[in-house]
Amino acid sequence: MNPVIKVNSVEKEYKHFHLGPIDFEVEKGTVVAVVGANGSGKSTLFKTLMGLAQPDNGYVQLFGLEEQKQVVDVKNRIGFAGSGLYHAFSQLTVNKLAEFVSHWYTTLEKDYYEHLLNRYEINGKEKFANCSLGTQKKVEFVLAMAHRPQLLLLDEPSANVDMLSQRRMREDLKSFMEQEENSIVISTYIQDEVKQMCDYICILDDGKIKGFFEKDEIRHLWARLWISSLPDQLKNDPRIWKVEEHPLQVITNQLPDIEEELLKCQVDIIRIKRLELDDIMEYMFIFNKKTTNTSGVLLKGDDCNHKNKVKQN
Ligand SMILES: Nc1ncnc2c1ncn2[C@@H]1O[C@H](COP(=O)(O)OP(=O)(O)OP(=O)(O)O)[C@@H](O)[C@H]1O
Repeated sequence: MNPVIKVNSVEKEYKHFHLGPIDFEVEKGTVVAVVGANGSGKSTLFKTLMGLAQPDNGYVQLFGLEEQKQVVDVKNRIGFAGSGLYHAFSQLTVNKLAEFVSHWYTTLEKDYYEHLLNRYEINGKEKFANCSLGTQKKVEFVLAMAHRPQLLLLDEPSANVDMLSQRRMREDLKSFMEQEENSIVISTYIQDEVKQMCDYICILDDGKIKGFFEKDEIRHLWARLWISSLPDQLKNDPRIWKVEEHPLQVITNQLPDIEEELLKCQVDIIRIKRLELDDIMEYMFIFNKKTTNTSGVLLKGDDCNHKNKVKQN
């Protein structure tokens, strides 16, 4: 495999925050969603990917190029949106900003840029600073797309953006991914974006990767089962994340194995329900935060890393 992004033992230290060490790879032709709570380090990770923040340790390799060559060879191939990239230039109008950005992205396509401005109902003559928050996000998105990059790094591109424009962004990203060599890394809180677009989910918690999952695989593995009894040998099994009483139910992240064991023990499985992605992520976060029993609910296990890791390079 020749990854588009290779993040190798990257660490970034701020006074009250430590990112990393982070290791992962993004395959060409895939979409990775970076999800995590506020302050978990998503923007810091994007900044290190873009070279806007220098890692204290480790390195980021883009398109398989050596670090020194990246600045020159890579910038036209990346579209970046987010992390207040244009705040220092916010007194420029949107059109002047595009002109300015075209010095970085030498392939900026004027016609495509105009098309995107119309599509997202952006007034190119308005000062960036005077645009609403949602419009600023749309401008960032348009400028990330307008030079037709191969890799999009999008840090919360649809925050504050209206529903119609969010849908258009999803359509545009879907078209973008029709080109085989294109890839996206996106941070988002919008479940539909994760569900509809992403192949992998990277979970960040307190500056560390808590899991790097293939989306379809986790949906296949996580389920709630209603059962007639819970055999003793499964009571402390780390594959069972939660047990609820009345009626007896278990949540597992290893459905095929647990189902087989229950059947071996002649337990009746009354019903199986696959979990939605939002529920799965919630369980992972609850677990990571080591939430304890609050209402007769039993949470199990002690170390999430060995359990929820379907794929982590
Ligand atoms: N330049 C900086 N100097 C000092 N601390 C910083 C700096 N940039 C980020 N941090 C700290 O790093 C931590 C992670 O911030 P970051 O913006 O990466 O989180 P995030 O996951 O993107 O959050 P959100 O979802 O709220 O946007 C925070 O505690 C933040 O205060």
